[in-house]
Amino acid sequence: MLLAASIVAISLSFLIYHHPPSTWLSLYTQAKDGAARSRLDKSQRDQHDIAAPEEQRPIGLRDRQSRDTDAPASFESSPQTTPKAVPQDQRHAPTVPTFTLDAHQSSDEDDEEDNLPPPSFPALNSAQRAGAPTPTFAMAPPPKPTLMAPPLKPATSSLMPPPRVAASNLRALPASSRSTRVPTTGPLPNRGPIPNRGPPVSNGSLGLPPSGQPAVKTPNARGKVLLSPGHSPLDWAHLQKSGKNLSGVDTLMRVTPAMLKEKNGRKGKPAWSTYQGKVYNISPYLPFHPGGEGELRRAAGKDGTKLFMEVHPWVNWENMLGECMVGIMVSDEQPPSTTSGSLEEMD
Ligand code: HEM
Repeated sequence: MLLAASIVAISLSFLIYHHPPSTWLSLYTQAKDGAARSRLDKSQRDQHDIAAPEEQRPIGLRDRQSRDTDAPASFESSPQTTPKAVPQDQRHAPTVPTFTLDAHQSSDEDDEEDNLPPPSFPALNSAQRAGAPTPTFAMAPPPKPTLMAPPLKPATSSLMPPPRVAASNLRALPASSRSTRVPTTGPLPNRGPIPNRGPPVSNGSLGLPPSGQPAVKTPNARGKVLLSPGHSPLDWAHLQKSGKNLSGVDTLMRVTPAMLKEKNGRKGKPAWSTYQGKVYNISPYLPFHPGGEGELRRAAGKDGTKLFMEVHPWVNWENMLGECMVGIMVSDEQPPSTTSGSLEEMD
């Protein structure tokens, strides 16, 4: 054993020194063949007979018997065995030592080695294979990979590309963000206090503000009149349904132009106005007028139909001033009458 190891070491050093690494494997094969021959010689010396020539036995039997007897056919006498690599230049061919490298291996390992594909060295078109004696079989092709190849990545992604944004779809940002920004805290710009959110007036003053207190404040930034608290349109609606006498008269009457002219709302006098033949006491409505008390006073003591229609023809004054109706307009020739019968005749 010690001798075999020393021979191996000497052979390896010789091979490394005289041959490139590409020929190591072929030399290793030759070494195995030499070992096989040495075993065969030993077996022949021991047995001196073989059952039948290799060529006359079935291949399976030859292989089986070769393994069983641990005596494969020699290189010269069995061309069907594993092809043997031969150095191209016989002058530099090393002396093949007669030893075995796998003497310690079990028979199972030999079986596994037999099932392995032939070594890839020397290459099929190499000089070692070309110079070898007639090979008995072609080298088996390399085993095909059994693993499935990874799917090819598609050149184009299956996801839909993002839509293109046309330049025309882009909206220009405002030049100054302060122009459109609405503060979330603090007083809102151009917005005054909420008008007329107080409770309805129920002190018997017909909704009129106390003396000396203006019912209509100055217009806000939007031009809207700021009504005093308790003088919203809803407050006026509640006042009309309260049953109070908002007309200032006990019964409907015939109103002549002279009478109308006297009720101009000045010097403590009531303000009357006529719209399409009907006379209304607008004094209670002055602090409730959304357009301001001053605007409504312009129609006091006269016919306000034209002014009314110029500003808000959509407003239904008959509903809004129903409780404030005084009577109907009559000519100066007709005597004023306070009887209901005469008013019903006019209707
Ligand atoms: C007695 C009859 C009148 C009644 C019942 C009445 C009622 C109203 C009502 C309900 C509004 C709010 C309309 C709205 O917000 O759409 C309003 C607004 C206004 N009224 Fe009268 N009005 C009367 C007579 C007049 C007269 C005679 C004038 C002018 C001479 C006038 C001038 C205005 C003005 C300027 C506004 C503000 C319009 C606005 O804010 O856009 N109103 N009025």
